[in-house]
Amino acid sequence: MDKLCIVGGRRLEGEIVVSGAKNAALPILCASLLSAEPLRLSNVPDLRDVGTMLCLLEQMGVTVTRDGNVLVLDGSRVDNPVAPYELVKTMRASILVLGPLLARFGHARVSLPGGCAIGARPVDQHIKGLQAMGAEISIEHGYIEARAPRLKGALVVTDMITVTGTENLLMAAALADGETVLENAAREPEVTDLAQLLVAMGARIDGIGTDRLVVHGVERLNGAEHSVIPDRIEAGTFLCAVGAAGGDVTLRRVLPGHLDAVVEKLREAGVTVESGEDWMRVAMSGRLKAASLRTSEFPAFPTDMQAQFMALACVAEGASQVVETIFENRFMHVQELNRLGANISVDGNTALVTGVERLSGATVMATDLRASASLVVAGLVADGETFIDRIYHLDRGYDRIEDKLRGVGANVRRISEAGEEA
Ligand SMILES: CC(=O)N[C@H]1[C@@H](OP(=O)(O)OP(=O)(O)OC[C@H]2O[C@@H](n3ccc(=O)[nH]c3=O)[C@H](O)[C@@H]2O)O[C@H](CO)[C@@H](O)[C@@H]1O
Ligand SMILES: C=C(OP(=O)(O)O)C(=O)O
Repeated sequence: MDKLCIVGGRRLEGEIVVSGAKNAALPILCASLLSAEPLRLSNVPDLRDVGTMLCLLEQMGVTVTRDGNVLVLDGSRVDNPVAPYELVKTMRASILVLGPLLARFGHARVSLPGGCAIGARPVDQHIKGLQAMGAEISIEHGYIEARAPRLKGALVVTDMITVTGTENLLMAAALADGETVLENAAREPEVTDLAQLLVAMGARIDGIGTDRLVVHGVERLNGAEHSVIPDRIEAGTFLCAVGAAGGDVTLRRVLPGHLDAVVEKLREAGVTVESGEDWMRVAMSGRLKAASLRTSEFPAFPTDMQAQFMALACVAEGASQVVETIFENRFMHVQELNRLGANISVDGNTALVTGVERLSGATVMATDLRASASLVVAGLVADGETFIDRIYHLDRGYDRIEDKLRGVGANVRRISEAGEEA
């Protein structure tokens, strides 16, 4: 297993180009199952999760051609509508094949994803929505077995706001017979990006970007071209890294409007952030100030940025309160940050971060994707060497993070299992 070694204490200066968004690319790749014509997708990030999703789609019969960040996916020969446990267990987003398979082929067999480090994460709302659209669904031997000769439009009101739930139902509804109304829909930019691709494929969707999506089902969808939106969470991670380590960095190919809540908290903490149409400049010198936050659905502060912001709060002056409202177990990074000298206590879904003057490097373990990113942020600040173990979590969602950080002056190297350094 690879690890990262970071020698902290360097200011970060220069430019970083932000990659395409993991959480937009994954549902968009699944949309290739909806059509017999090819999708040409650009700005697809080079990530482990993207590799896993392509593997899953290929074993179903999708043909994939890759040229750098441009992918062509051809779903004309799909003949195996099955998502096996071996792939689903490594990436929960595999559940996103359920809606498209059912809508186009009338049946699907998808392994139940099971829980993960950050919470139980059931998929009951995905199932409930498809049942409302007429699907017969049973759970057999750990697999969701779904059948529907043709899905029918329906009113679906989810019990809570669910991002992949909205995406699954949106894809299913695009090919259903009649009108589907998705109430309480997620408004995350990644949902909007998927909706825009579907429209380019010929889907008829009203209310894009709102919590009420109205989908007028069509008989078939065509091929399309689409560029994946920039990754707001990758960008936000770099904003926190510069805020914590100090420096002056410009992010390129970013959509600043997707990061308003994060920027507001960074400014509260004393970080300077400026932006233009597709760039952001982040600058910090001196001591950070405490800033409290509460995670919530878009456009509020994203749960996927909670851990990275907490790492920054560790070295701020004063106490910050961090409330996690989306996942029940998303504080796995706290223990590891405390190993680096942070002072964080947790009570239920609330963490109290009492800022310290300095962190000190140690060996820590990545437990999930954004927890790993928070350890990278902390490692950039800590005195001496920080070794981060199990960075396969980081590789799920960050495209060459060590190269990007080295490009702005960080001392970061990857140590492969064989002991080689890169
Ligand atoms: C691939 C992807 O896009 N992942 C993102 C997606 O995950 P994901 O789509 O899995 O997260 P959801 O929005 O579905 O989860 C929100 C909450 O609803 C609960 N829930 C969800 C569905 C359901 O059927 N039943 C249920 O109880 C979950 O356990 C969680 O507590 O949105 C999350 C919340 O912004 C992000 O942290 C993830 O990075
Ligand atoms: C939790 C995340 O991803 P996933 O839903 O794929 O586990 C994330 O991107 O932070």
